[in-house]
Amino acid sequence: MQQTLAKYQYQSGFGNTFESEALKGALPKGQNTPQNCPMGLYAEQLSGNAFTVPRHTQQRSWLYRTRPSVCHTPLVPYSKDTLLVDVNHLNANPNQLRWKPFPIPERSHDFVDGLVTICGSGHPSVRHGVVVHIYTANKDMSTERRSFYNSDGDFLIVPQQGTLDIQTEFGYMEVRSGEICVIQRGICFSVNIPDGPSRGYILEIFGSHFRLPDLGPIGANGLANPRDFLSPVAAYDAEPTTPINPPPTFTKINKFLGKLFSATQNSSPYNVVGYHGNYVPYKYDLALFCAVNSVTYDHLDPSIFTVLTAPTNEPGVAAADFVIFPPRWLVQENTFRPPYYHRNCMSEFMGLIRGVYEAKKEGFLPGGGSLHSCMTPHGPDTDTFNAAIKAELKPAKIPDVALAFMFESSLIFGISDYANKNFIDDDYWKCWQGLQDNFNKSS
Ligand SMILES: O=C(O)Cc1cc(O)ccc1O
Ligand SMILES: [Fe+2]
Repeated sequence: MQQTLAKYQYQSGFGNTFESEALKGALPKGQNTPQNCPMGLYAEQLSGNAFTVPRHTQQRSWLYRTRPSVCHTPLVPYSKDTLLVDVNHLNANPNQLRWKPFPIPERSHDFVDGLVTICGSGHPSVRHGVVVHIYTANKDMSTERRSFYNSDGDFLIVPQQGTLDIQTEFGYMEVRSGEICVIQRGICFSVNIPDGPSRGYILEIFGSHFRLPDLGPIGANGLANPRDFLSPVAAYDAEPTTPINPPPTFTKINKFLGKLFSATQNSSPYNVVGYHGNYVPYKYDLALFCAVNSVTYDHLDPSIFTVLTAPTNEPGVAAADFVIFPPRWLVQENTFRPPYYHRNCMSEFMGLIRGVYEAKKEGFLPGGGSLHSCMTPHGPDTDTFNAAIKAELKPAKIPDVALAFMFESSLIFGISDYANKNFIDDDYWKCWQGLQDNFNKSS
């Protein structure tokens, strides 16, 4: 039966338990595993954590599909070269690091073949750690019937250039630059690039899942509001009515302990006619972020701009926070308004989606990145400092064209060979060398 609904349709609400049927009646009523599921579908549970975790952290979905995921050939090591590296192979480098925009290679490559590991810490085998990757692509995955799933952790994807058209087992998501999506461990997906060559950032987490930060005295509203998170409605690839002989080959690529494996199957992995549950991919438009900040004095910590957090077991300590520096009004009086100089026990990987970041007048470019590791000093460059101490403190808008973000982690990152050698801005350290000793010198 043909689907007549629009391709991108969503249900809203962070962490909700959803129900969705691409065909009415696909979900069994009142139970998960009847002797025979409606329409001859197979019931398959996808668990995002141990069955026995406290109820408020439990994440699982039930998928009703034309064939179960297990119908594939044995997984074998992936045959192509990859720049994805296992976190065992990272280098120590305590410097302030800045990367020029990571180029989109000319060679024909899709999202999976365009994954490049930059930095990270921990290991998926112990379910603790985070890794930052860059993706680039100049080719769709679906034309070659390729799909991907990650056994190691969840992907938070931040498109920088190009819209992503993502088919998942749960349905389709369109994720534009300025939006983000989260695709959790185990979920099969394929990335297409309707705008052509595309690039973006990925934060992979091996431990807990992302959640919204607590709001404390801010109250019940603000920052990223739960209703603005969108999850796809069920959609499936209809099998052709005339059987194709031999049947088409679908390739499933799996990331497992940092290595890629592949298997084939002769029917689409996107065969879920209905699902229910709360382990579902989602997207969020960063333009909807409701920023809260000082309206009196001082520059507050960037944790006020946390969109999503992946906690550790230690209260208040995140394995990773996803923080944005959104367009907003600055109104603080008698205040040095750019970020303060600091040394941080956390690791700060920053990326730029568009525009200019408020602490760096030059050199930090869209599609590039920077890393300030544990206790590595950093702060505004010389020009930004000199301008800020003379600035007239009238209300000022960080313009809508600016959108920087930070992946902040309590772990100490190592750097991949690739990132340690390529596209490094060797002159980065110089941006602070013009800062003068103004001690006892009247300005
Ligand atoms: O280093 C950075 O640019 C990120 C950052 C921004 C800010 O406003 C305060 C602290 C901080 O680490
Ligand atoms: Fe910082």
